[in-house]
Amino acid sequence: MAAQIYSGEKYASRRREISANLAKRPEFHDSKPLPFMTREEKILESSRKLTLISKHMNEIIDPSDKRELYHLNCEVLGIEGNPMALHGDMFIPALTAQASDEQQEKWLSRALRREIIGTYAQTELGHGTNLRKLETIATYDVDTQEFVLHTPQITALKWWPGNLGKSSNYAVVVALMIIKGKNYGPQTFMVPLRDEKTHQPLKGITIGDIGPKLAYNIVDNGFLGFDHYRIPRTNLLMRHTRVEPDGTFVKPPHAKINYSAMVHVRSYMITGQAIMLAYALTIATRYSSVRRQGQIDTTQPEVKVLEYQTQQHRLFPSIARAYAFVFAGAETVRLYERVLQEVETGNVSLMADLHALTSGLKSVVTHQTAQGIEQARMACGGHGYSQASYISEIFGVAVGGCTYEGENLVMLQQLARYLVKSAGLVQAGQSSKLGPLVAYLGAKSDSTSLIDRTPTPGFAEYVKTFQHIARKQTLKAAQKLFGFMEKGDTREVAWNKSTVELNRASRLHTRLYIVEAFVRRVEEVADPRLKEVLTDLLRLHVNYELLDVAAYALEDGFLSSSQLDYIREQLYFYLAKIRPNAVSLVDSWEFSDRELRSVLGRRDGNVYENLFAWAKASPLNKTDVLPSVDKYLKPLMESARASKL
Ligand SMILES: CCCCC/C=C\C/C=C/C/C=C\CCCCC(=O)SCCNC(=O)CCNC(=O)[C@H](O)C(C)(C)COP(=O)(O)OP(=O)(O)OC[C@H]1O[C@@H](n2cnc3c(N)ncnc32)[C@H](O)[C@@H]1OP(=O)(O)O
Ligand SMILES: Cc1cc2nc3c(=O)[nH]c(=O)nc-3n(C[C@H](O)[C@H](O)[C@H](O)COP(=O)(O)OP(=O)(O)OC[C@H]3O[C@@H](n4cnc5c(N)ncnc54)[C@H](O)[C@@H]3O)c2cc1C
Repeated sequence: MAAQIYSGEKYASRRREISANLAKRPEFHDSKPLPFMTREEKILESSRKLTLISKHMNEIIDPSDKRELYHLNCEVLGIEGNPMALHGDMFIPALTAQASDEQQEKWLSRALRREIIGTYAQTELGHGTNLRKLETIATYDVDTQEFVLHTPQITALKWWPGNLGKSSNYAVVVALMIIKGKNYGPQTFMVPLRDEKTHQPLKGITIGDIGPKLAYNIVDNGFLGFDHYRIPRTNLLMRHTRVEPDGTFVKPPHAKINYSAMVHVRSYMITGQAIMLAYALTIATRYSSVRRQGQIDTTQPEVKVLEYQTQQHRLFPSIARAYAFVFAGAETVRLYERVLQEVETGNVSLMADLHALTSGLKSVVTHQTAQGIEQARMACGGHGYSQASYISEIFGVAVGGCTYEGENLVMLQQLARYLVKSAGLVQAGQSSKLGPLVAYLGAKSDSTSLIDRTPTPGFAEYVKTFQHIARKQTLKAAQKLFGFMEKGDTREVAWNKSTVELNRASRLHTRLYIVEAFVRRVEEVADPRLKEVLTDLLRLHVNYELLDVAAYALEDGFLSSSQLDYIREQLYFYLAKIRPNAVSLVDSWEFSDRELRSVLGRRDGNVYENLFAWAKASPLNKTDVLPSVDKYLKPLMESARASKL
């Protein structure tokens, strides 16, 4: 099953080898539990391990393999980030996609060797979503052939970029490019921030950390201001865009080609989110198979809480989602790598499809992942609330994905733009022009669903029902938009009046895509035993997801209430059928205890012994009487006693 999750036996077994290798190297392990460390201690500890990784990487992984490096990072550094997180996630991808060959020779090679540390500085105090209104400016000085970076007011300060505050000495900075008074929109520049020897900020640079956050606190998200800071013309990233010495601007083949580092993260983060969801579910499912509380049959001993239907309903649909997301994530990574190669040859035709797909998936997956992790926390009762479970940290890190790389409700609108265009083609009788992701929009719907009406064993009837719902909502929302426009609203005003409905269409389209990705993968499985288990999980998934959106199919009679009853019964049937495999389904992700960092979710199942040992190790328990008691509580009690006398 691990080979299914990790897209092949080769990587699944490499993960095992890497974990086994690390198990024998205590210097790579956390020196104490992360929840007991201050932020400063965590950063120091992470930097220590990062240095070890850099030194010994070749002995443990193939450094050219991104997935092996990702696994090494998960095991050793963990999810709370590290001082070079953005270096790998965005700085190198930005240089790879946007720097010219000559620039890559100069900077990418140094970045890959870790001679320099970089980040991606785009968001500002006043603007994150609306890139066209960023306020940092890069004005071209023809005489000196330099760009002058400047922060004209406080809202123009770069704010949020990861590892900007303290760790990075370079950044790919996004600024509005002004040449001879003309604004050429957001462009990307390679900018030195700190002296390479002393690490002191360079003259003209104001820089620092923005302070503690909900989670992800090993990362020094930072602020950055420029005071008429000069960089050479050749620091504009020039793979696709160019500015000649005389200030002539050479347009890229696609207007949004500079957004590639964001699309990179959106493509990869689907897998990252699936893994974080699977972490939380591994902890909660293992714990639920140890925790005994209450009886189902009063003549029998107390049961494991995993026997309760409510507990199964709380956890198993999310287990199915984690599988669905990892399968969909593998597809987005493949598409991203393909688009990257095609763009190299000047073919930008798939950029819009990739952008639409990843915008929708990013939004739906992060939202459902956060929901699933929070349910996993509650499924652990009181112990879920303790940081010993580590689920609160996993939640804090994962939920950041709802905001970074484009606020979810904004990114759903990006997909909606694509859907509306497609709906326009359908309306104009040009369905043959629809791309493969939206071809279903042009198909004719049956009048009713055949779920429970026909003995087809596969998933075709479910897929058709999801397609019907997504198609109906897309066409309806587009019609609403067109209707407002026909009545005289500008497109922008009409758009704003239709966005709740448009975003619903985007979600339904994305949920359909996720179901289809799951079906595609299950159909490929050859081993009959694995196929059976995955088919059960997929059945659970389609029934659960369909119930969640059933209102759309009930309102036009596509599904009847008796069909809904059938779907519910199927859901309950598959909850019970999956129960014996539940622990194996989470164990199949093969997370080591080191990687999970959860006292509650350890493989040995010795929950109570482990919790007690953890509590005893709490720094508060080093002494029996705390200084706060000596200083305040004792005098308080003493004076209360004295006043009674
Ligand atoms: C191996 C396993 C690995 C697992 C890895 C796991 C985890 C990975 C990572 C972990 C994450 C770690 C750290 C997190 C770091 C977070 C970093 C950041 O947050 S960086 C900052 C991100 N910021 C944003 O995302 C800003 C969001 N805003 C935008 O992207 C844009 O402003 C916009 C909303 C897209 C609008 O842009 P604009 O105003 O320029 O465009 P529009 O006028 O709306 O649209 C015009 C047109 O262009 C199309 N378009 C827009 N973007 C793209 C694109 N990227 N590609 C192709 N096309 C694009 C848009 O659709 C319109 O098309 P049309 O409708 O046809 O006119
Ligand atoms: C953990 C984390 C890490 C980050 N790392 C980086 C980084 O490395 N580099 C970097 O540059 N940035 C980074 N960011 C910033 C991040 O990318 C932005 O915060 C994000 O893109 C959202 O933008 P915003 O903050 O401007 O939100 P806003 O746009 O201000 O959102 C506020 C509200 O307004 C709504 N809204 C905004 N515009 C519209 C619209 N057009 N239509 C409808 N509703 C709208 C949103 O839906 C939301 O409800 C990070 C953020 C976080 C949380």
